Amino acid sequence: MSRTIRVGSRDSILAVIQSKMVMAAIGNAHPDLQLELVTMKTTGDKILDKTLDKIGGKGLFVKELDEALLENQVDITVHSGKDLPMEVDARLPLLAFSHRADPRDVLVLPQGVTTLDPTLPIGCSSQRRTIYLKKLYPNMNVASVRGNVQTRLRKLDEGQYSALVLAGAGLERLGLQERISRYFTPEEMLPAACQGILAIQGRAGEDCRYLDCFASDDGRDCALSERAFTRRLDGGCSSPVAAFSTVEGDTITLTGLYVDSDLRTAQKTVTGKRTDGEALAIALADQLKEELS
Ligand SMILES: NCc1[nH]cc(CCC(=O)O)c1CC(=O)O
Repeated sequence: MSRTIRVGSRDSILAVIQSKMVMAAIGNAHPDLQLELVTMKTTGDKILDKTLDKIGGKGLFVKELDEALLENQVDITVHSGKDLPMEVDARLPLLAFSHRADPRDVLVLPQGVTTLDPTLPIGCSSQRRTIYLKKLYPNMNVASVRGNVQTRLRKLDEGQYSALVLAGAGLERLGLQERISRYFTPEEMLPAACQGILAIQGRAGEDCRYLDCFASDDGRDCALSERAFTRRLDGGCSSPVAAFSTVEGDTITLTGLYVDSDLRTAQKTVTGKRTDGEALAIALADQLKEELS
């Protein structure tokens, strides 16, 4: 009998598309494997009336998926790298990271609208985006928006917001790239750690070589350095840290943003040997924290 890989995913449309991308890559490389999608709602999908900071941050989108792995209901889970907590259960290692899609944040206007209405707020749901928006659009208000990408777009089109900021990668995967009216460069708006990268989690000690077809060394090295930076600074879910790296040959370039509790910011770019990506990230994190102390 052929082996079946059960793939656990959140049930949002974007999460399902991402999981199907992973399943297609595995299926192409390993026609002998059976693949089965298992979707579930996470706490973060159920509680939609509070901002993410208030309900306890990032573990929210993964708890139920972790439990499904531990209870042997699925074999791997697919995550947006940026939604993963910085600490993962030692029994459930991150097995592979994808190639990075477009990491940039984008501005989306209401359907049929071509300019920002100054009487309405820009909708976004992260402190990181809010900090950069206040610099880019000092005269605009910013307001929180929750829900999956489709829900947010509906609220935008109903007239609640002048614009939204979303991840370009998510919109492209949803086939909604025509909604993008402006790309923010990483200099204008530093992306969240692991934005655009997918991460695969599984049980320790199991044969996961079938993931090699999908795993990207570049994606992994960027993801690990960005996660190391964020982990080093994470004073809790309300600290709006951002980290973005690029690799070329043996070199890694990492930009980090640190924001203290008074909302003072420190941001810097460092370059070093790619194999030192995590050490470089930890040193940068310490340096930025020191600058504001
Ligand atoms: N927090 C939701 C989330 N998680 C990952 C993405 C986009 C896809 C990606 O970063 O790979 C999004 C949507 C968004 O921020 O607009």
